[in-house]
Amino acid sequence: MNEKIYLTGFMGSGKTTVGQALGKAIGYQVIDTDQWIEQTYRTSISTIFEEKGEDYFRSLETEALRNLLNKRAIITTGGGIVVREENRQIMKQSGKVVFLDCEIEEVIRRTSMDHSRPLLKQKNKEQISAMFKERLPFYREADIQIDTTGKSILNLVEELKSLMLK
Ligand SMILES: Nc1ncnc2c1ncn2[C@@H]1O[C@H](COP(=O)(O)OP(=O)(O)O)[C@@H](O)[C@H]1O
Ligand SMILES: O=C(O)C1=C[C@@H](OP(=O)(O)O)[C@@H](O)[C@H](O)C1
Ligand SMILES: [Mg+2]
Repeated sequence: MNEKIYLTGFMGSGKTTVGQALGKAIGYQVIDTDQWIEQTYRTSISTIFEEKGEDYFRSLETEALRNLLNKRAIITTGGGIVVREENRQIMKQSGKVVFLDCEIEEVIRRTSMDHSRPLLKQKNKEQISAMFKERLPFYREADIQIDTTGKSILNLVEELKSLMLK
């Protein structure tokens, strides 16, 4: 098994949730970059976006990746981490990158009750879909890709375990 596993994918693809379950199943520590940023800076993602903007948040994601480099862990990332070339390079060079794919209708269903994602606020389906399409080439640079649409967390953990043992 790889020393480090990065879960990437769009908002609502299940990175945080699946990462936790996978960590329990294979006995790995799990660290979420969003949670690392919130704990390190003692603030919320929404506040960072409001007060400092998206670019600043992206630089905190780079800082999180750099700080977590020496950990043997599953790193669950924020959906936009792949937008920065530097972030993609760090992940590629230090571990196995997994892309959790998900149909946009299901992304919207899964995230509709949770208002903690500033980039989904006041966006319609077309706008969310456009953001996803823009990022798709970056997500596809991953070593492993799986579709999470309609699959249970348990099912996804099993699928990931079998793919990672290959
Ligand atoms: N495979 C799945 N099937 C159904 N619901 C899911 C699945 N994966 C995640 N969810 C739910 O979708 C929401 C977003 O999941 P989360 O893990 O926060 O995604 P991400 O970290 O990729 O944004 C949560 O409410 C979670 O319980
Ligand atoms: O896609 C994005 O740009 C973002 C995704 C979020 O994480 P999740 O993908 O875990 O929702 C969080 O990092 C922030 O709201 C920005
Ligand atoms: Mg998450």
